[in-house]
Amino acid sequence: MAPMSTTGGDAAVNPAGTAGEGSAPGAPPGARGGVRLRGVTKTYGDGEAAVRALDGVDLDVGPGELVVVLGPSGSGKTTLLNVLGGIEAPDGGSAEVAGVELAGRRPRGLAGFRREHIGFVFQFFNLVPTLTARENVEVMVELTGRGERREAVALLESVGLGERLDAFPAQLSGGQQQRVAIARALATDPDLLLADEPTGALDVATGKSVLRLLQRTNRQGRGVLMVTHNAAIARIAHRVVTMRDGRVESVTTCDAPADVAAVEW
Ligand SMILES: Nc1ncnc2c1ncn2[C@@H]1O[C@H](COP(=O)(O)OP(=O)(O)OP(=O)(O)O)[C@@H](O)[C@H]1O
Repeated sequence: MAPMSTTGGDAAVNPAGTAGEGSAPGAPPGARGGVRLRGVTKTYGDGEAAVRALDGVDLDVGPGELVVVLGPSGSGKTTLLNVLGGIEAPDGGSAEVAGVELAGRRPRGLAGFRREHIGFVFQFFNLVPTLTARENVEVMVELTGRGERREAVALLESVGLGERLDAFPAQLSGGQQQRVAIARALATDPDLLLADEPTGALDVATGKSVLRLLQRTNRQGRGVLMVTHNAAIARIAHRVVTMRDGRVESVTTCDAPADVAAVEW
């Protein structure tokens, strides 16, 4: 059994996991994508209708970690992902991601942060239906000004889609579409890949092939943080974060996460 430790939410700080220090065990030199959150709050709506989606979140993630975020529906998982990815600014607290402080950043600053540091993978792939696989990857490079357009083919080959470069999303299976989405997310060489239920719409075998890609990406030294309802996936994580009512309920760390091949659900 791999060494594990668990802490409660309020003490959910692993000293070795502080961003910029203590990379994930086994991470290559130059591992990226550390996170340090302190007292992060995010409220939607006003007055009686206000919902405190994040209610004082503290979290440390070392560079090069693969993190799985679990928790019941409405516990704040997607909001956490959106704050980490600079889609939404926190209302309070401090949020340092890949060495950048996000609190107080205006939308323009957040957009720049996303372009430079973050890749996103969504449950329903979010590919542009009128573009081919290759164009879906290329357009990311064009929109962000990061990465190399000519890398699109190599990226699609690396996710096993070298034969389907000119296929449109509707001509691809769900798993193939998700692999295009991963290639697209990697086109800008992000420090941190954020994935919201990346296997949620896929059967087990296809879901595993997607997880293998995410694990490979992580082993190359990028941070990967994945929200899921599938607790079995926690076995591949260096750190499992459980959310409840907008707070971090617990954090479990593991020095030797399982290979995707060993995970069943
Ligand atoms: N744009 C929004 N406007 C108003 N309330 C929101 C908004 N986004 C999220 N919320 C609320 O914030 C809380 C946390 O939502 P969030 O989507 O982060 O939870 P979750 O854990 O990801 O849930 P699920 O597992 O169902 O996706 C919920 O009460 C939700 O209704």
